[in-house]
This record gives sequence, C-alpha cells and structure tokens, in this order.
Amino acid sequence: MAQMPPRILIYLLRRDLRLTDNPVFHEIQRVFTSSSSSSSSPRFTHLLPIFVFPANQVEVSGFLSKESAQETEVKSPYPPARSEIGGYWRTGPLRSKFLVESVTDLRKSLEDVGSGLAIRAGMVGDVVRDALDFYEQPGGERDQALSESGESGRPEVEAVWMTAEDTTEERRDERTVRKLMEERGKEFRLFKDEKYFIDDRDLPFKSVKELPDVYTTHRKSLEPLRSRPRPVLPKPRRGDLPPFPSPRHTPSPLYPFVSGDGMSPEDIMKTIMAPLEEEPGLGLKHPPKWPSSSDVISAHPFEGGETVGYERVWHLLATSAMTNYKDTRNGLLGLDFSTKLSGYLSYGSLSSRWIHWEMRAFEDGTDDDLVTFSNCTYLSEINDDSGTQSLASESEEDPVRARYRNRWRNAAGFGEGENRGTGGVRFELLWRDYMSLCARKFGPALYHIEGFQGQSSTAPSVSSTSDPNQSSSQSAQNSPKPWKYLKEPGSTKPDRALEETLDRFRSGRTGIGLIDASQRELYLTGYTSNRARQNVASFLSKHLGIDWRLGAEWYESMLVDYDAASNWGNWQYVAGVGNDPRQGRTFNPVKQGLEYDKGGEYVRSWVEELRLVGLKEEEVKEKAETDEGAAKLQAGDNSGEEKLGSSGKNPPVESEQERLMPLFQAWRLDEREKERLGLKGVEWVENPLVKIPFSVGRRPRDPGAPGRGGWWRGQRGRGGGGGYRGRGRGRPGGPEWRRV
Ligand SMILES: Cc1cc2nc3c(=O)[nH]c(=O)nc-3n(C[C@H](O)[C@H](O)[C@H](O)COP(=O)(O)OP(=O)(O)OC[C@H]3O[C@@H](n4cnc5c(N)ncnc54)[C@H](O)[C@@H]3O)c2cc1C
Repeated sequence: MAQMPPRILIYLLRRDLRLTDNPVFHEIQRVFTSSSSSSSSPRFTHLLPIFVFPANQVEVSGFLSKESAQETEVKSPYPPARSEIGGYWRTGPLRSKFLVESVTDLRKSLEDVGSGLAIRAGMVGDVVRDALDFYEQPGGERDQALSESGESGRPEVEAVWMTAEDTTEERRDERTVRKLMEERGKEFRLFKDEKYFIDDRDLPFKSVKELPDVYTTHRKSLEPLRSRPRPVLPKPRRGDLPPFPSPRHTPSPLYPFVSGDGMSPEDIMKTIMAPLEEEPGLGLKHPPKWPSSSDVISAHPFEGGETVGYERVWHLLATSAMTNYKDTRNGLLGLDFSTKLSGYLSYGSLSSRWIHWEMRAFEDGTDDDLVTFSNCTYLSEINDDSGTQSLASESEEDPVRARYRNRWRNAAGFGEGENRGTGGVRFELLWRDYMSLCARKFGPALYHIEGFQGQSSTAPSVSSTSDPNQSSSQSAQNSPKPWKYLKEPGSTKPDRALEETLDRFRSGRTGIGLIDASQRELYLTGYTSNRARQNVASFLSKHLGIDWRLGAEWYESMLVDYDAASNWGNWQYVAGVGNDPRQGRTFNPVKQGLEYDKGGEYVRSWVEELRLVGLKEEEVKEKAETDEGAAKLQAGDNSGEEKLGSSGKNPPVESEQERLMPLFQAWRLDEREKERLGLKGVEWVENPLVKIPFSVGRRPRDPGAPGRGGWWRGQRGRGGGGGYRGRGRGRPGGPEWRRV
C-alpha cells in the first residue's frame, strides 16, 4: 500500500545547542504529540535538525571534497573566515574545539531520543536553498532510488523553524532564510530563544528602544531578580520528536563540501582544525608556549556541550563554589573561582533560567522532590502563550544529577535561601541579558568604532553615510578618541609598526605582567577571567590608544565563550564608547596586579620567564621541586638569592609590593637580576610597549612620570618597539567595516 509522502520540518540550529529548555524542540514535541493522538494526518512526519558551520564565521575549507576522478583539490566558494580588520581566524582552534564538542554532544543527545542531527558546512542561506532544491527538483538518482524502493510520493519540506539572534550577521541569515521560504510559499517560523534569564515577554518595556542606557537602571527595574525567570521547558524523551528522515530523504551536502553526518566527533574535529593548523602559531612571531611547570593548569579545561554544562552547574552547587562565588569571582587562577558557564551559555547549551532553577532548588532545599528535568512542579506554571498544555513528563531524574544532588545537602548554603553567591550569579546573568538587549537596540553600532555612544539616545546619531571609522565630534558624549588604526585612511597597506605592536600584544610580550599573563593564558586555554579581560581591553584601548575593535576581534578568535553581544559590548564599555556611565575609566594593570594577583602567582604561572621574580628563598626551593629553572637557580650562585628578598621574615605589606613590582613591569628589574634570570636584552623586558607609573605608598617610583589624567600620552615615546608614536592620532582610518 502506498505510504504517505514524508513531510519534513527543518529545524536550523545555531546558538541553541540544547535539548532541555529549548522552545523549538518543545513546540515540535507539542505539535507532534498532539497530531499523533488525533485522527487527522500529522503536519510533520519527520524532523530534520540541521547544524551549519557558518562559512563566514568558521573556516570550513576542511570540508572540501576531493574530486576523486582527477585528484585535484576543489576550491571553496567562500573567502577565508577571517576577521575584517586584523585578519584573524574568526573562530580560532580552541573555540572550534569547544564548538565541535557542543555540536556532537547535541547530536548524541538527539540520537538518544530517537532523532539525529545533520551537519553541514556553508553559508546558512546556501545550505537551506540547496536543501529545498534537493526536495523540489524532480528526477535524478534520488527519485530513481525512491521508485526502486517502492516508497511513494516525493518528500516535502513543510517548514523551516529557527531561533532568533540579536546580532547583525545572524539576523541577516534569518532574513535570507525567511525570503527563501516565502518565495517557495512555505512556512518560516522564527522563535525567540528563551536562553536568557528574563524572558522578553516579562521586560518592563514594549520596544527595545526603551532599554535604559545604564545597566543599573535596567537591573533595578527588574529586582528582585530571583522571582523573575520563567519555568524551564522539559527535555524531550525518546519518541517525543518526529523521526529523523531516512538517508534517502536527507539532503546531500552543499557542493563542494562533504557532509559531517557519517563522521565521528574526532573526524569532524580534524576536518575543522585542518586549515587552522596550516598556520602554525596563528601567524605570531613568538606564539606562547605552555609553561614547563606541572603546577600550571588551564582554568577552563572543560569540554563543550549540554551534558558537560549540566555537570558543571551541579559541581558548583555540590562544592559550595556557587555559594562562595561573590567572594571568589575576581580570582585569576583555578577552576572554581568563577562559574565558567559562559561557553555553555554562548552556544546555548545551557539556558540562564535553567541555571537559575537549579540554584533555586538548592537554595530552597527542595532538590529531591521538586526539580528534575521532567517531573518538576514548576512546569505546571508554564505560561504558554499558545494556551496549550504543559508537557511535563514522568521520566527519571538524570542519574548524574542524582549523584551530585546527594552531595548538595552538605554544601554551604543548602536550604538557606538566596545567598551572596547565587545572588551574584543572577546579577551577572542579567548582565549577559543586558548585553544582548544592547546589541538588539543598537544593531550594527555594536561593531562600530564609536560604539553605542555614536547612536546613544542621549546623543545625536551619526549619519548612516558617515565613514564608520570616522570619529564624529558631534556624536559622542566624549571628545573624539584618537584611535590608532591598522590601516591609514585610503591605504590598503597596514602600518608595519602597529602590526608589530599588535603581534606583541597578542602573544603576551607587552612587558606588562598582568596583560602578558592574560594574553598567554588566552592563547593557550581559550579563557581568561573577567578581571583580566577588563585590564587587557583597557590596556589596548586606553594605554596604547589602539582601535579597540582589533582587541575584540582577537578575543572573538580566541575565547571559547565568545558571544558577539557580550564580547563587543564589553570591549566598547571598557574602551569608553559603550554603556559605561563612568566613561574614561582606565585600569592600571600594575595596581590591579598588586591588588588581584597578590603573591604574583598568576603572572608567574603564565609568564614563565618571570617565574622566579620576587620569590623568597624558601619559595624558590619549593618551586625547584616542580620547576627545572628554579632547580638550576637554586643549585647555582647564592649571591642571587639575596636579590630575592631572602630574609625569610614576612616583609611589611609595602615592601612586599615593591618586591613584586618587577613582576608587573619587568623593566623595573635591576640589571643584576635581569642578568641572573637571563632577561637581559629581551625586548619586551627592556622595551615595554608602555611604562606605567605606579608607586607603592605614594613614593614616586618614576620621578619623570607625568601625573594622572592623560599620563599615558606622555609615555608614548618611551616604550620603544611600539611604533605607534604620533601615528594617526585623531585621524580616521581602517578598512570598510563589512560586518554591518
Ligand atoms: C573585554 C571583555 C570581553 C568579554 N567577552 C565575552 C564574551 O565573548 N563572551 C562572554 O560570555 N563574556 C564575555 N565577557 C564577560 C565576562 O568576562 C565573561 O562572561 C566571564 O569572564 C566568563 O567567565 P565565567 O563564566 O566564569 O563568569 P562568571 O563570573 O561566573 O559569571 C557568570 C555568567 O554571567 C555572565 N557574565 C558575567 N560577567 C559578564 C559581563 N561583563 N558581560 C556579560 N555577561 C557576563 C556570563 O554568562 C557568565 O558565564 C567579556 C568581558 C570583557 C571585559
């Protein structure tokens, strides 16, 4: 008997790589289960979830197929996925790894519930067009195979669904897909992604144009935050989703790429990494190397994906790290000083409100009987706009959660309501929401040299025809900033000296310890703390006066947790063109180092050359056990030990800081010490990109240093090696900004 032709629903996944609390899967489940229980024919017989590695953001040339007949390599139809200004890979190796892990984890979870995930490479619009053509074009091998197999009827795409994003490129993809579907008279549905802390429907304004320009105002309008998030949506179980189409009904990959469908996670990883590996050290002259000491570990060794993300949250609750968050969040070293949930949130592997509800179960001490993925009381509260029934189901609690949950009971704060830590995490999750709302409100200004200030509701807006690199004197609250651009206006050639400065900045050889430690950590691990990020952004934009977008591009390439709104929004905030009500704040990385890296461990960990600076005798001995360099030093000339402050007594705080000063500015090492540590003649030690005046106990360390307020301008000529002296100040430049 002839079967009914398959009716396929395509769900295009992007930064919503999760099964739990996913409004699209939830709606698919609702439609599917309600049609299965009714006598009418189902709207969708099959679900085709597709993840596309977007060719403008991820380098996809590793997916190119070889033309077996001629053994010639086929060229990619797309330009390399490099950033607009600096030419960095937009998705560098560590984030590529995190992304592949996130995608393949979702594929596994989908397979576990009887579905699957098609993996493709290309521009999103091209992949969708190609898929629609596959289903629509008659004839060819597919039709022949169909008729031979006895399957009747041509499969049809009923609809394409996807979630909306707030940033310009993603919105462009949405428009492209919408247009394609409209042209073919098919349904296109764009869902609000509910991964945020506070649902759009609960915001105190109708239009995003009314979003306050100051975060605190926004937060106050929503407090108490704990009572705001909506309930989570349950995870679909086996049989809740329509089946994945048969291979015959699954579109072939976009030419000339191969599909990732049959590939193991390892093969997908190799495919994505291959082109990146062709550029060793990401083009840096001195790429950072992993420190030799076995003490140094990554602060973010975590794999991507929803499964690891859940476990991370349960771990934080079970170990009291979430409860202690407020006191530890400014840390620099270690796994648990902050949550490290950003990567999971960025790819939508976790939703903020899911984190909220897990914290709430812990705070309320109601973890065992109330909150499981499916059997949760709060699901009955689901405020479903479509008026449909809640899909709470009766499946078992996740066994991994159950294991952690048994440990929660002994953790600090269990059952004692909201605490400073969980409250602090909610505060930060709302920051994340706020950054996304800013991206929605200000659109392309997210990437604009003048930032949101150029379009702020409190300032006249910039003409849409103006050069995006031009600092318009009428638009910003501040006077125009004298950015140094990589390319002079009208020039296609980059400024060589500035390139050199950027190479040193990216590889952690600026001569400023806190910055160098952070940049090396970033390169080697894909993560760096919020405190370090603030200092790095301030250093590039304020101390060096360089086009802040180059820093944002480098972070985009390197961070495992890159999120367009959070990254570009924070960069402009620190650079003084964003939503910071206290514009013009500059972080002094020497002062910050002394304050937040108290014993200098962070700098010693990542800037190996400085690992023995400022150590006391007994500390050198201790280091010698794990560190070859320290062992040599210990066995060698004793006269050097005097220089290490070897009295053995605890020095007063002030002299302790003096002792650590060269860690944060190595040029302050005296000549004998430089000699002893093998740092004599090392460029970043002798010629830092900038010398930053800072004195302990108000005694000026550098009598020639100018006072506060614009002092860094006076320092420019001194650093050497920077090459940015007097270049392009106040003059527009840089390439066209094509992202907008
Ligand atoms: C220059 C600069 C660039 C940044 N780029 C990114 C980025 O690309 N992606 C990103 O997720 N965050 C970015 N941040 C924000 C912040 O540094 C990271 O979210 C945080 O360090 C991630 O570590 P965590 O998950 O342990 O954070 P926690 O301190 O544990 O905070 C919990 C969560 O709150 C959110 N959050 C915390 N601080 C901020 C903030 N300032 N802005 C937005 N969300 C915040 C994050 O989702 C984070 O996971 C940037 C900050 C700066 C100063």
